[in-house]
Amino acid sequence: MNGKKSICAPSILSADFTKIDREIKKAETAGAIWLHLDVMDGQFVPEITFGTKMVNDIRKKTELFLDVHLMVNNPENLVVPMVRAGADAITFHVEAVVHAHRIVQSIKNENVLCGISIVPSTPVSLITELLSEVDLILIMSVNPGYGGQKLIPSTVEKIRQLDHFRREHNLNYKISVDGGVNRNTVSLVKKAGVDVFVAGSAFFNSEDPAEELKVLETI
Ligand SMILES: O=C(CO)[C@@H](O)[C@H](O)COP(=O)(O)O
Repeated sequence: MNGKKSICAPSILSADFTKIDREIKKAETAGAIWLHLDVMDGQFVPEITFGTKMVNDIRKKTELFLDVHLMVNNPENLVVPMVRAGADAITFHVEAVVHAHRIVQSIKNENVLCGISIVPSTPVSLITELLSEVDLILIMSVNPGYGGQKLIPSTVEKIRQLDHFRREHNLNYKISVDGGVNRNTVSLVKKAGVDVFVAGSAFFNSEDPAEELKVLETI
């Protein structure tokens, strides 16, 4: 381990959308600080989840830090609407855009945390130019679109690379990982240097989510 504490961001994708109040409370009661919200458009990824209305409804129910992950094409169209809806961080996929730097600027202009994400087949070298500009890098450790998948081991090396790069260049971005994080894999990503790990099924499918969060953060 790096000696620093990594935090768990429960992913609402694995929650029961028909009982959203109860699900948000589960995260709050467990002591989570962040809540991860997956916005899917049925184009960048096969599934569709929700948009600004849901983010705003969640915002009205909680003070948790809302970590909005845009798995959409044309994410630039959602930056301002998501900030108005209550997002605290907006992360987009570099694979979904041509002018990534322009979107980074537009997110930063809104005074929320700016994140970029890469899917398992995208190397860290593709985002080197952006690393000094952003607050958060989200490493997808599964192919995005569904909860409950197995972590792809080769993605862990990207966390190590990003951790090494930030030390070498004295940068402060957070590293987050998303997909297949559970009791069996969490120590792997922590050792590699993550600050935040997203947990969907491990948290929401647990009989005792509070205990699960505690275990995942302590392991
Ligand atoms: O973005 C995604 C999936 O595309 C995630 O946020 C999932 O919600 C993670 O779920 P688990 O792999 O933890 O079940």
